[in-house]
Amino acid sequence: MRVIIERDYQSLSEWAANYVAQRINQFQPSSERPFVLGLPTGSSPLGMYKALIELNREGKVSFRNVVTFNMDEYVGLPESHPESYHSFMFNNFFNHIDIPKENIHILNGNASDLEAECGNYEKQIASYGGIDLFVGGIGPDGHIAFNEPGSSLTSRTRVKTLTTDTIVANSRFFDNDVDKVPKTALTVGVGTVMDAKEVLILCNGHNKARALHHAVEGSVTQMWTISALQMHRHGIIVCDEAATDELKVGTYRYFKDIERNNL
Ligand SMILES: N[C@@H]1[C@@H](O)[C@H](O)[C@@H](COP(=O)(O)O)O[C@@H]1O
Repeated sequence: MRVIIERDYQSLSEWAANYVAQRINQFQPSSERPFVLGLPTGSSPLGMYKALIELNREGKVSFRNVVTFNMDEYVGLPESHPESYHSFMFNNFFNHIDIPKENIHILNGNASDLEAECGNYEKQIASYGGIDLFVGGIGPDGHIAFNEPGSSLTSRTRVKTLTTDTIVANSRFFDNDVDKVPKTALTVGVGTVMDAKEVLILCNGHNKARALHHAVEGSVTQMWTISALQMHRHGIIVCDEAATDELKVGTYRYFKDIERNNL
């Protein structure tokens, strides 16, 4: 696993955006051979999305031959709800880049058969030959997508019940009212993310420090689902200084040292 420690949220976001753009460009995607990108919602990726929009505007990266799969979506929230992950993605990213609408995939949390929806999502991902780069965030309890503590580390896309911790954390988007937060969500599994050829996790802020400690220094455990990244061949975490507060000084220095030439 690589751990990239950036000064602050701004430089973390730029690092992530440049990395994604570089990967897409190196791949030289075409309509027959698109680049397949997994994407998260949440506050963590907002800066990266802004920077990618800018790179797209400047002509430094194009999403014309990029196919996207989002990680998760609430169950039962209308797509048009301002806090649905559909709204989030279009408002913060897709409406501002040159991606064709038909290349965008987001789980439908209002499908009449949720299990079939999840099964089809896996099939769609497979039909593109899998995900080239999955970008994700982490919850304060170490969850990836909506794979809450105790989720199988080989799980696939499915319906999950959100923990009280996550409902409280996400209530900030719902007038601070926990009753307004959906109690279930559709989410790709830990296994779905780990099948990607590369995984890039964004982790910023002091409230993610415990999660980062478990991700990097802890054991691989279902109670911190992000720890599965330790088993991935190409896992990267890019974090800011604030998120490193629970790492050992030696661990911090080690990653700073080995990444010193990788800008
Ligand atoms: N399902 C999402 C996760 O994908 C995200 O990583 C997490 C952290 O969100 P934030 O980036 O806002 O801290 O929130 C939600 O639970």
